[in-house]
Formats: sequence, C-alpha cells, structure tokens
Amino acid sequence: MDSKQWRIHTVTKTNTQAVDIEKIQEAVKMILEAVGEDPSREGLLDTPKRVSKMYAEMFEGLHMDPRDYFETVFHEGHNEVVLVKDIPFFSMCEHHLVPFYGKAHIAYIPQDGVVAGLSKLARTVETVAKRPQLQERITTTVANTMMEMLKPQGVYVVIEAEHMCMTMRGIKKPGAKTITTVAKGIFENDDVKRNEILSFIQMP
Ligand SMILES: Nc1nc2c(ncn2[C@@H]2O[C@H](COP(=O)(O)OP(=O)(O)OP(=O)(O)O)[C@@H](O)[C@H]2O)c(=O)[nH]1
Ligand SMILES: [Zn+2]
Repeated sequence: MDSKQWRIHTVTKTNTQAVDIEKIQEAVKMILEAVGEDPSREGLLDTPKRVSKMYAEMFEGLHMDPRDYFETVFHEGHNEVVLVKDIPFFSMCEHHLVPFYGKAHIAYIPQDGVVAGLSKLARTVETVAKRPQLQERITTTVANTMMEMLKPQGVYVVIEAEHMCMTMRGIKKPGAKTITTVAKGIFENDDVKRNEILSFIQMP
C-alpha cells in the first residue's frame, strides 16, 4: 500500500490509526455511478470526499479501546447503585450501513467502593457505537467492558433504539423501538435490583 494512500486520522490523544480516505472516496464514486448518477456533476464533485470524512468519524470507534477509559478510578467507599441514564447515541447497523440511534442506560454497583468517572460510561457507549454494529453487541460490549475494568458487584445495561433500516426501507415501521438489556454479576439473579433500575430509568 502506497503510504500516500493513507491519511492519519487522530482518534485520541495517544492512539492514531489509519483510515483509507482515498479508498472510501473511490467506493462512494462507484456507488454513485452504479445507482445511475453522474459523480462529475457539480453538486456531487465533493461528495466522495465528504462521505469519506464522515465515515472516518462515524467509525472511529474501530480504532479505540473503551477499556482505556477505566484507567483512572476513584476509591469513594460507595457501594450502592450508580446509574447514568439517557445517554444518547448514534450507531450504524452493520447489515445495511444506515443509522440506528437511541438512548443507553448504564447501572452498576461498585465493589470495595471503586467508582469510575461518570463521563467514562458515556464515552464507552460513544466509542462502541461508532463501529458497524448490532444493538445487542453494543449492549454486551458495554457491560463486559465495565465488568472487566471496574470489577463491580454487577452491571445492568439497557439500550433503546430506533433502526432506520426498519423505518425508511424494508418493513417500514417508523417508531418501532428495540430494547436490549444485559445483566451481569449481582443483577443476573436479582429482579428486585433490576426493577429498581428500570423504575429510575422510567422517571422523567
Ligand atoms: N438482531 C439485530 N438485527 C438487526 C439489527 N439491525 C438490523 N437488524 C436486522 O438485520 C436483519 C437482516 O436481515 P436480512 O434478511 O439478511 O436482510 P434484509 O433482506 O435487508 O432484511 P429486511 O430488513 O427484513 O428487509 C433485518 O431483519 C434487520 O432488521 C440489530 O441491531 N440487531
Ligand atoms: Zn439494518
């Protein structure tokens, strides 16, 4: 691969990865031609470039590791529920490459009082969502990352989303919501605790 074909796309302060911008541009041009458009008409001239930048941004999570966010933790002696709810996210369905979007809710119960910075939960969702994805996999990856890095007593992740592949094409059911949950640790067998979290999530 000619090194000029690769542009460095900075995704974090410490982690840089190459995204093949030129290849995305060629592919977008080919798609435009294939659907019967003229990529050389004025309005479309910069479209491959714009789309390549957009894809680099929308898929930047491929080059990031959400585990990095849990390198800093706090010993606060708090061993009760922590819930960050209504975390908005946008992702791309890996089957159709169209968006799905919604809200993630992450609850955990710390072990030995070890808590994470609240923003790190939202950062984890953001990073994992910015990959070609399935909703189930986002839910599981967020839960597994928290369990591995924070070693809490338990994690409960709830994600609700609308999939554009069910809205604008195919079955065309706008408004249909998909809810996925993953319960780990103490939440696995404790429906009282899970219901407590669900009631907090439903609070306005
Ligand atoms: N489980 C799961 N399925 C998804 C997700 N996003 C999209 N899908 C589904 O992926 C499936 C792909 O089905 P296929 O039959 O291979 O593709 P298709 O012919 O385009 O399917 P239709 O959408 O039914 O027209 C569809 O049923 C989508 O609704 C997701 O996050 N999780
Ligand atoms: Zn889809």
